[in-house]
Amino acid sequence: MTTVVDNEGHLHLPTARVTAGRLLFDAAEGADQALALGAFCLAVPEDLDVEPGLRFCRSFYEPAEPGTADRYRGHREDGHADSKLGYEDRPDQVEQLQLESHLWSRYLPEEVTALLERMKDLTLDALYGVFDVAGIPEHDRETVTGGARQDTGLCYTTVNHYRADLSDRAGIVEHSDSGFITLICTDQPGYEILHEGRWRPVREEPGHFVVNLGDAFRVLTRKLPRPVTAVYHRVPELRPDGAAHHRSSFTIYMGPRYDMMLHQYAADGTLHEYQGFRDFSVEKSKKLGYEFHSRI
Ligand SMILES: O=C(O)CCC(=O)C(=O)O
Ligand SMILES: [Fe+2]
Repeated sequence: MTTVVDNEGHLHLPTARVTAGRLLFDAAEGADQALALGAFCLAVPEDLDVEPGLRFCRSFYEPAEPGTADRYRGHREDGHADSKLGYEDRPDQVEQLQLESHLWSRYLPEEVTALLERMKDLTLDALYGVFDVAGIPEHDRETVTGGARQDTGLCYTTVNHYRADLSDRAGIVEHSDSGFITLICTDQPGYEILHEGRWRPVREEPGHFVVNLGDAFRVLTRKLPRPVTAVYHRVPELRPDGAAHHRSSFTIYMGPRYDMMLHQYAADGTLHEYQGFRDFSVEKSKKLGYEFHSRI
């Protein structure tokens, strides 16, 4: 395998693209590296403009303007009553809005919804590409995802506003994502990965999203010949004296529904139920010392 850490200590993720619905890695060893790292870079399609998403990241927390229906603002106060996720002021620098995909058109600006829908299709193609590489048989994929292709799994967006003026805390604390896959769009560096026991800043690949693989994938493939890593990642504290005062990111997450079982292959390749995904998530939140979503 080619080296993934450069002279400055930056981690280079393998790069890939989706062409006609298929995930293709740019280098021969890219797919293996992606499974081992639990992360890769995915080209932003040429005709996709991510600007409405970044604009939303920079305004969703602003108070709504009375008498207007500007859905770019006002999400701190909005209870998002139909969502089981919603707005959260976290103990790190991030304030976060999480909304399930079926609620995007209700709560978000039209152009943000359109962008997220396209990113969702891309994430689904990437997920199926990783299933191919990891050797997950086609006939099991709907079972383990709860019907990702039929839109009956869990898909949501996370919108992150990193507040550099909140000091003495991480940007976002170290964690793995709980589902299968997360597609991340951000406006500046800061994303780090725990690689061979050391935190490494990830080198920016212009024109690419970052893709994370998560716990549901790790559990599923742990005993298979090509196990998938659930990548441990974080963003360290942002300083208010930095060039940019705030950092923005938004993501598409796909995982099992909370009422589903996680699955795991035995070494002989047979598929078994592992643990309820809600129980798994509650246990994980206890270990990491945070509150699990109160509405789930
Ligand atoms: O902002 C980033 O680069 C990462 C965000 C993240 O890890 C998350 O939303 O789970
Ligand atoms: Fe994450």
